[in-house]
Amino acid sequence: MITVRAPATSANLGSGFDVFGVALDRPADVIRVEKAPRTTISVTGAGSQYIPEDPDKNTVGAVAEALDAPAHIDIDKGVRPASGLGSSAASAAGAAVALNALYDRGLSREELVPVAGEGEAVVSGEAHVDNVAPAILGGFTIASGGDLTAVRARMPVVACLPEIAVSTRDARRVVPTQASIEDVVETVGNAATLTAGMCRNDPKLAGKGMDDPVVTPARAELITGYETVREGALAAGATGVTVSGAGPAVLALCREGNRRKVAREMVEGFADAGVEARAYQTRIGPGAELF
Ligand SMILES: Nc1ncnc2c1ncn2[C@@H]1O[C@H](COP(=O)(O)OP(=O)(O)O)[C@@H](O)[C@H]1O
Ligand SMILES: N[C@@H](CCOP(=O)(O)O)C(=O)O
Repeated sequence: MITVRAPATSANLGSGFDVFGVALDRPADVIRVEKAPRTTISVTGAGSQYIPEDPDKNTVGAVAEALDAPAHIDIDKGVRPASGLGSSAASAAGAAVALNALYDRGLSREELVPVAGEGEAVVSGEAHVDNVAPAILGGFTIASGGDLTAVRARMPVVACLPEIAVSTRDARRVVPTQASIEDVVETVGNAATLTAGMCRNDPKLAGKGMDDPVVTPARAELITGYETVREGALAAGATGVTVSGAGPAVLALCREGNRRKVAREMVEGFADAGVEARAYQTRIGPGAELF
């Protein structure tokens, strides 16, 4: 049996829609695989009642198919589905790393990213890799036009997850189909600033680049209390705040030592809007780990 711990991820980071992502130290899924004549799946843990065990409907089924690696796949969910924390991607990434080892396929981490992306296509209709890339490679990743770049950033973050569900599929429907040239220029500037901040491990610089005038405002409408949570986190010292992935989680980039205060303000901000939430005090971390 092979066991893999696959981390939650946060995609977009505001200015990098469908391109940027970071791996988070926690929460994480644990994936166990054993060879079998055909693929079967069992799911336990956070939100498992909403996750299909049918291999045609679970992200790990598509990964087993793509690697021609039938197995019994046991998924212990640490990352709740429809969270904006790459729940479906964590399982897909973990399965790709685990099955590659189980069947000795010899694929590199970079080669496993599109394989795990096949799993994402099962749930969101597109093989977007901005969550599976950091879940496999770790750190901060840039997935653009089939190319992958990973930066070993390691900064403190808070991911605050409210008790509401937003499916990635639904949140993609509200994304504007056009943007003004002013918004494009602002987004490019922010994305470049964020990338420089990640390369320097500088939360102030990276946080400055997390704003985006196009996608985030449309998605924030789906998250009750978003503005209050954002303002509270910034007032508590967060260097940048945005919707995590497609939401509803909200991501705050922090300096060393201020995560606790930021986390408290974010949970209180949701409470003020009548929404229960939990905050993960975590940091940008490594990709999927084989035990
Ligand atoms: N292994 C899996 N883990 C989590 N969700 C899965 C998995 N396989 C299929 N799904 C489905 O994917 C959807 C959640 O994915 P998504 O909306 O992208 O959430 P998230 O933003 O947390 O990744 C749910 O409908 C869930 O049933
Ligand atoms: N780029 C995608 C990322 C979705 O991330 P998830 O964690 O919400 O699945 C998007 O923004 O639609």
